[in-house]
Amino acid sequence: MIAPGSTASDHIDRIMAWVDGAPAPTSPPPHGIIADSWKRCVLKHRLDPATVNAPNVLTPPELRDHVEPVGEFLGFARESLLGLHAQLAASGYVVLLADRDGVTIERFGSLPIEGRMARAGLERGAVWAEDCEGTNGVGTCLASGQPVLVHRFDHFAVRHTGLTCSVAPILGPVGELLAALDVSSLTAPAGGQFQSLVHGFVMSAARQIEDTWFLARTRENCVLALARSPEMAGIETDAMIAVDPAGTVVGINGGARKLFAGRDLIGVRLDAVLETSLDRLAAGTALVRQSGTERRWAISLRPPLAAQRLPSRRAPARSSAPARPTRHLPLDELAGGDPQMQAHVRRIRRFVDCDLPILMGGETGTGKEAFARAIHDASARAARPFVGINCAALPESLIESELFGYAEGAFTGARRDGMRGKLLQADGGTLFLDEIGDMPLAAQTRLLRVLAEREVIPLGGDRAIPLDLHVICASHHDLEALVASGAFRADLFYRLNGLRITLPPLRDRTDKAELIDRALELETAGLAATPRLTPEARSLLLDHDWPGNIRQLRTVVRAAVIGCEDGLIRCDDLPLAMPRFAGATSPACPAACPEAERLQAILRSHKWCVADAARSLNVSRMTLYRRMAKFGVVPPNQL
Ligand SMILES: Nc1ncnc2c1ncn2[C@@H]1O[C@H](COP(=O)(O)OP(=O)(O)OP(=O)(O)O)[C@@H](O)[C@H]1O
Repeated sequence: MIAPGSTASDHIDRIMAWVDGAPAPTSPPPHGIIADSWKRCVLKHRLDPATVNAPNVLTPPELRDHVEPVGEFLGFARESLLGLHAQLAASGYVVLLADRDGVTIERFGSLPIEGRMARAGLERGAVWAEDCEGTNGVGTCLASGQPVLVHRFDHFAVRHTGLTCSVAPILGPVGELLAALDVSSLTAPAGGQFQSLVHGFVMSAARQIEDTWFLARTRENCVLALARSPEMAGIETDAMIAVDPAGTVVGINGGARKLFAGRDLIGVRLDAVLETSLDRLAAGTALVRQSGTERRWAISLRPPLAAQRLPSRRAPARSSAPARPTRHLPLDELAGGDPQMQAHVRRIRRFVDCDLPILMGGETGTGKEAFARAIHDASARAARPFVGINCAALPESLIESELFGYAEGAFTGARRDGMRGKLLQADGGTLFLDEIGDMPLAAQTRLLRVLAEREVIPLGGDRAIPLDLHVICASHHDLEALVASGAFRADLFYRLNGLRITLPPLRDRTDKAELIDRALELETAGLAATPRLTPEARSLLLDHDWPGNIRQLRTVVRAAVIGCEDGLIRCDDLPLAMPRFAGATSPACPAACPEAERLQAILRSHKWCVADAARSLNVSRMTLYRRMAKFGVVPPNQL
């Protein structure tokens, strides 16, 4: 809920008035979950909305205590998290997975506005429990057990009112709360339509994670998959029920929870739920009546998998969204009909097996990672691993252990048997270092040594392990400028700067029409009927300036495919009013004149406290606000 023109004190007054039961008539009412949470924050947790404290972030050993018990679950969830990240990253969202204590155990998202995000606590290890942070997406979802959208002034603490969070709970097979899936942004627009779309993506990814985990956890049981009709069996499953050999229900998925709302099915005999028994259900599909109703379900039985191959972690689970393509696009398809891309591909093909490091530039979403993988697939290393790591997405404290691994007992809290880092995982294949410009200097020094000596010594280890790698790096930062400012080591830059490729932004590509057709083809893969674009919708796509590049194009097309009716995508189906992505081409502050920079520097030095900054300049607060407005200087939490 937005409180237009709210200030911190308006916000606090509004919360207190609601808790006291005396809301101002002009104050928009918070919706039920938020109102309940505000009351809990004040009356139960005794929190103060005005408190300003740093985000509560666990130390690496503390974080490991939360990650290790759910390591297997995380492995099954990762594919869906990456899919969600691919859908939303161009719109400025980060994807977080929190455990049931509210601790962020996984995060995906490159952070063009790192400082602000970090301050907002959107990092691994950050604790978002409601009793610490007040009303917030993760904490309130976990406290209420409900999906929530917490937009800006819905938050309890003033310091979180810049955030917009869409969150869905993830439940296990017996209804236990496992985690909360969150997407958060500091730049989300107020538009209800856009936020509903984002919320839909989050709900769909949460159901996908639940179903993947459900199938993994119930692999030793029979699983009944219920579909509305025999034609839908095996294509779209409405509910899944796991049953033990005695015919007792031992697990249900989210679809079954919804279908049998209010009924606790765990421990109930199958024939009390459906008019059938395991003996009567053959391996094929049977039409069965739901007990006590006239409703019939087409049921297919999955026998226990214990004796069979375990389901692949990558196996796609049911989703309301169209299946995403799993194939990796080869170089020629990525190049399409664009002469600049075709020239890049010709050059790459000449050098593909020379192991010359490749440094890729290009704005976010131009396809750098897709291109790196295609180079790997076209090389003699294709059968060996391709391992990618996003240097911006890892906290500084973890990046070295992720990359180089660590030896047995290297530090307190380390896994007893040590850990193979990404470099060793990529041995013989290709290592893709995304956002290399965000690599901390200490890790740069270590990486330089590894590349020079072609061997790695895990942290805390004393034995060098030989390594054979092709390294491809990408960055949307100007690396030369980082070298000049001392933030990036010159010697590492020269070592990585073998072959230089800059991918063109979508707005400059001459094959936009072909890219639109491919996006439509990829986003409708597996669908019975492929929606068509009206000529007007096609022109709109061709003329848009695509700040989020191909990733945004794919997201927009995907949303249109889900939302369109009667097989035609019209202009209204294209969610193009997305916020501009704060990437390489869009400065964080609209004003870059010297006065704006001076004001920003002063405000930053006073932690954006306008009163303190005004005092140091010997002007009134109102004068400083007027100057900020004149030069377009906006406090980070209001961007
Ligand atoms: N030519 C193409 N045709 C269709 N889809 C593409 C093409 N190029 C890239 N994509 C898709 O666009 C999305 C973004 O690509 P990718 O992640 O490689 O971009 P990136 O430049 O590495 O982004 P970032 O800088 O944010 O890491 C991916 O889903 C990718 O599969």
